[in-house]
Amino acid sequence: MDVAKTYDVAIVGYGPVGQALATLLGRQGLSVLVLEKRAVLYPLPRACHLDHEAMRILQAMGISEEIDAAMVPAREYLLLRSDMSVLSNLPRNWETPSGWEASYHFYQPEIEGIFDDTARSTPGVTVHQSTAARTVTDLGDRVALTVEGQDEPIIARYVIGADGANSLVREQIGIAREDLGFEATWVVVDVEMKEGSEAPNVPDTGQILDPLQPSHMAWLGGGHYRWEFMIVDGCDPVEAARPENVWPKLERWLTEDTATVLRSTAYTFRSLVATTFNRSRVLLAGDAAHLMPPFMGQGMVSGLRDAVTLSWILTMVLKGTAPMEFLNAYTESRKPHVTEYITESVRVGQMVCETDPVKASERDRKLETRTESSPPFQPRLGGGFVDGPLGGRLAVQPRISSRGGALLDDVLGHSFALLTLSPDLHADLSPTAGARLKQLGVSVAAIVTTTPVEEVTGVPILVEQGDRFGAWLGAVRGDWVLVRPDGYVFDAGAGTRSLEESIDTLHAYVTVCSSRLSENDDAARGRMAPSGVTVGS
Ligand SMILES: O=C(O)CCc1cccc(O)c1
Repeated sequence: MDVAKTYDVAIVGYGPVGQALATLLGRQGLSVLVLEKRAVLYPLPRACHLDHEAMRILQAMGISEEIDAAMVPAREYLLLRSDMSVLSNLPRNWETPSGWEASYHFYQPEIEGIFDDTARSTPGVTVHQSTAARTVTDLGDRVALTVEGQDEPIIARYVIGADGANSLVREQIGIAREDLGFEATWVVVDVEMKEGSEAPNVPDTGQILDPLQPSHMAWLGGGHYRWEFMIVDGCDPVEAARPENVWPKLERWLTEDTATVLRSTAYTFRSLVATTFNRSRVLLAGDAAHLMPPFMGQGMVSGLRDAVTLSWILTMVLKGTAPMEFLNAYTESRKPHVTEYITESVRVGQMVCETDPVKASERDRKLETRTESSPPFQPRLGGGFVDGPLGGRLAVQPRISSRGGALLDDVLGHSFALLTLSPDLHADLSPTAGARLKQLGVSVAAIVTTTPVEEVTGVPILVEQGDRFGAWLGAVRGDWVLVRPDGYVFDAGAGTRSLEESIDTLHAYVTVCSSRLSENDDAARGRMAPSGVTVGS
């Protein structure tokens, strides 16, 4: 550890979110120091589900293919009666905007090694394990971090607490959490089948809605499975997780002859969100910023969303493109968005955890008679986009046939992007708009369905596979879209005039910063969606 050096960013915590942040920030050419109190990676599985959006983030880290090979698609989510008959099926086989499967399962130790190798091999990233952070002090223009067993502080321009639910960083800077009211203790059991044993009859994801014993089971790929059993009888959690109490619950599917229990532990699911994710030079990400019950499989995905959004916002601030107040854009974007996931996970959790037999029968009747399936849950960002039909939504990522079927982000890179349905729009832009696109590092491309289209100097013309992108933009009568580096739409519209206006708004948003837009640029402020979040305090 170089105590004479000022690091751009110090990250406390080296789970998947810390690893993703280190990789994404290092890839931007920043110097990143990671401090982790554990000597080795946490050896046991915790998360087990990623979605299409997480895969797009892994693309930005350069590891989507490798991780994809280590996971299995999770296409069914069954709500089951206690006799295992199906009450309702919530299939996850829809066509996603990101171009990946809707859901995947994995065995965390198998993928965390890939995250770790990638972070460590990223230039600019230094990882120190067995190093426990002790204090975090904001010095105004830098942050000092002390670690156990060392007198000299470590200095960084910004510090990120990715140090989990009991975050020391959050505690040190005094950020409180709001409780959204869910609490339930479950026993979580990870199992590996013994060589030669037959696979148990388990769906990709199954929730057993038995008021006497709400339970969860999932196939995590290969011989790995997870079961979870809610503690319903007031039993002591440590007792409930003991093998002698767990095996009887598993015997419907397994015996000690066919499977080994890798982990059995009691865990209390909660719903908490930090009041702000940024204060001065200190930021929070992942479980340090929010906790949700696991029923939608969105815990790790939400942490990865934090990583991708924070990394572009912090990079713009560190490189001087945006003022420091632009860090408020991180909380504005992420806090309301993750709060929606927490609220929805609590709703699903309350349905699953029902132990009152009368209410459970009522719930089952509603599920049995349900005719319409709900659309996939895809909330908008909390702020940082222009109000409109696509603003704040995930942008469609097409495959580009003219680049061997590569996904768009891999063709363009992971910066802001201006995508149009015709190259003419670029040709008509004013020099000021062109200069602003350059200043913000915006990649430009025209996405068409057929070749040939006349070349416009400097604008790549990309032919998409099928017409998903064209249809998506066409459905809102748009012919251009500005996409943020985290894959969410900043704005979409039609024609050069509205595009020029939107480039002005984007420029003002980043360089003036949303919280000061009113003083400087009323027009731009008027177009931005209100975030309704108080940040940084
Ligand atoms: O989303 C999935 O496929 C799994 C979500 C889930 C549900 C219940 C418990 C749990 O640990 C994960």
